[in-house]
Amino acid sequence: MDLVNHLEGRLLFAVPKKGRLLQASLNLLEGADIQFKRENRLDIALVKNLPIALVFLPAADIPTFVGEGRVDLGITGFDQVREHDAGMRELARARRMSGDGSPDPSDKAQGCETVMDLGFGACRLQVQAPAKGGYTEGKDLIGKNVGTSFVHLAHEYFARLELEKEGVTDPNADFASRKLRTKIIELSGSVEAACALGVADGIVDLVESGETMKAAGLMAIDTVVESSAILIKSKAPSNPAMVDLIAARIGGVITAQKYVLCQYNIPRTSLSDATKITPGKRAPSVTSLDEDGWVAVSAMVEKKRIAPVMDELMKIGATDILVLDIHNTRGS
Ligand SMILES: Nc1ncnc2c1ncn2[C@@H]1O[C@H](COP(=O)(O)OP(=O)(O)OP(=O)(O)O)[C@@H](O)[C@H]1O
Ligand SMILES: O=P(O)(O)OC[C@H]1O[C@H](OP(=O)(O)OP(=O)(O)O)[C@H](O)[C@@H]1O
Repeated sequence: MDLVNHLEGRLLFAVPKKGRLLQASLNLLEGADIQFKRENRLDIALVKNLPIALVFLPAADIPTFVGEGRVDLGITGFDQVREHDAGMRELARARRMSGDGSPDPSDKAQGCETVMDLGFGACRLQVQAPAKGGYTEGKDLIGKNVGTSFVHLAHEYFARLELEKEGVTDPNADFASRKLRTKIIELSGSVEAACALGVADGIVDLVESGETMKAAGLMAIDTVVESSAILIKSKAPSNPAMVDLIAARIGGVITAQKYVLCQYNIPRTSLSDATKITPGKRAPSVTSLDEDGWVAVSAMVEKKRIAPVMDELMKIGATDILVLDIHNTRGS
């Protein structure tokens, strides 16, 4: 089937085609009951049960497609959105300088909006330098060679440091257009190898566990961006109602992953203490039990807090404490 000719009327949703965000993104789509079959080597898949087409793109390109309104929704890293925005600022400035009459990329109708944090893909974009190289702060790398895939964010970072060194501390200074003393070297992967191989004195790269950095003999000297995967939408989506529907479904899955349902019985006299321990998202549900003076309580509790919450409930006399997984939620 010629998929490209079947996109008419469908909302386009960009998903990372490979890498760190792929599997968690697919799990999210499954949880939101977005059903599709991706043919081998095809980067477009029609969704069977909704008027949507998934477009599989590199995470780094998704902000461009969404920002230009070519695609309505996308999943990518916050770091990628920040890098794209920094690139747009540079481009806008270059066009203004050259008097180019083409559309201004900083146009208000362009760009993407964050719909929600997706709670996976947490990492930090950090300035790193050889552990034994004597560089301990970002400004030690001014005038040096810096390897990175995040050339625009690295440019703005060092422009800010260079200006600060010259005594300019204005947060609204034009970092994008500054001619740098620091040399930013664009690398597309394995950035951590650049110092050992003599290509760079320092790097700007992503760190999650820190294992890659440690193995390459590097240490972090500053953080440029704290990132995680986000859902983004274009500023002028083709079908806003469908964007809201997908966002609500994905939001439901994320909430379900974050919370558990805690149910227990408690003497009515301890209910106000119990409500403080398990306030629920809005309020706990309380129902009377057949046994006089007792109530049953049910409340959503953040998964990461459930063990101490159960300890507290035991202390105030709760019994039959049950913790149940939440498969999906809506309106919570
Ligand atoms: N080590 C990591 N831990 C967690 N998230 C990461 C990590 N590395 C990258 N990410 C997130 O995943 C996004 C995509 O990175 P990833 O390296 O998987 O991309 P990719 O499309 O495979 O690109 P490349 O071919 O350049 O490696 C990053 O922008 C970041 O948000
Ligand atoms: O802190 P860690 O958990 O070790 O993760 C960090 C590594 O992960 C990313 O690279 P990736 O493995 O995606 O490959 P790449 O170097 O080709 O981008 C990043 O660029 C680091 O190299």
